Amino acid sequence: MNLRAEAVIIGGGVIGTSIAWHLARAGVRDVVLVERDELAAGSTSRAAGGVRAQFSDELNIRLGARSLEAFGRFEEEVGQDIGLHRVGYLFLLSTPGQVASFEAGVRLQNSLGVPSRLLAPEEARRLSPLIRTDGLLAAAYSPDDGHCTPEAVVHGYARAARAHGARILRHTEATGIELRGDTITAVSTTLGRIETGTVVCAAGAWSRAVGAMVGLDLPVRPLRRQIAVTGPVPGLPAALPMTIDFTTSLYFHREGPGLLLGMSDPDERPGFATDSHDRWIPRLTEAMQQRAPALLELPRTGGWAGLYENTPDHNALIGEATSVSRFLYATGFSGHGFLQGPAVGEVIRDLYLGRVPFLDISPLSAGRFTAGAPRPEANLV
Ligand SMILES: NCCCC(=O)O
Repeated sequence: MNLRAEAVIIGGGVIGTSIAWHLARAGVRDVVLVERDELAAGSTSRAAGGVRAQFSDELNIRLGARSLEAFGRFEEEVGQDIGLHRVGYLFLLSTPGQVASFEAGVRLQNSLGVPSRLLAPEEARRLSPLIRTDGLLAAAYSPDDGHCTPEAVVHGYARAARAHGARILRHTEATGIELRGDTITAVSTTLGRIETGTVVCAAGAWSRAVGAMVGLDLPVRPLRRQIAVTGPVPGLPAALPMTIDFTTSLYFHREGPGLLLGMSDPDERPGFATDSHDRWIPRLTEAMQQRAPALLELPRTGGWAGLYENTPDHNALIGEATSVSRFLYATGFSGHGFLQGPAVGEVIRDLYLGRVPFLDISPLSAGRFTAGAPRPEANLV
């Protein structure tokens, strides 16, 4: 097969399909997305589905808030029900340092139109009755945040992108990028060659290999994260917020009649393994005992593992290569990629078209590390 495309997107998760839809809808002809597996099969389908604007970094607040707006109109605009629950995010804070950091975050978020606020521990427990308040100093809450279904977002974007003329090639792996000097001329794939002058890397945890095809270092390291789901929880409030114990990183939100829960595991080492294991259970149990002992009573009925695509400062890499003409990238989201997908698609569309995006994304370029300008985010889960 020989194809010609104006732009080839590598990666069929939320970032790639959002970019495909934004480009095709803007009238870019012959957009081709290649995904080596099924759509969403990489990390998106393994995500917890949380959507939020509660961050410490202005860029993340604005990307999160813009995406919340897009998730809110997704069904009308993209034509897909994404199971959006605007139930809020509740960060539980147990140290004076955490409270000071979230106070500053709330001030910045409010200045950008995000309606977050600090709550007393008892108010937090009224919203999220499974928690215990011992040792809790405060909580940060924003009612506009929530959660939705990652696969539905991907399939919605993909279907709508196709309707605007994009081609989505599943089970098609990008194996190389051909260059003439510093100009891209084609992408080689397992299905054949696609002539193009533009490549967008949206390959998530696998992005380093894609960057290497054009000699660009995209410092992305994969790290396994596990999620568990529980059986039904009687009396669970319909509007239970995504609840996060910031000290232990234990989080949970409603998943049908039960809960979806997860936490970080400091013993996990970088790598591409995505099998589930029980080695995180002692830490999970300890975190539950500390902050939500009611969770210990719940039967765990399933779970899975996926990959975070971590960068050295745990913030995204978004931009265009300077060493190669027309190689754009949107990757390294370090656990908050799903929730930024809509806004990132918009930003990449504008970079591609030479328009000024709704925010200056240049501080997230991959070059920030060599320039000695990392950009750490404090509100990481
Ligand atoms: N990363 C898992 C929880 C979602 C979030 O970061 O908000």
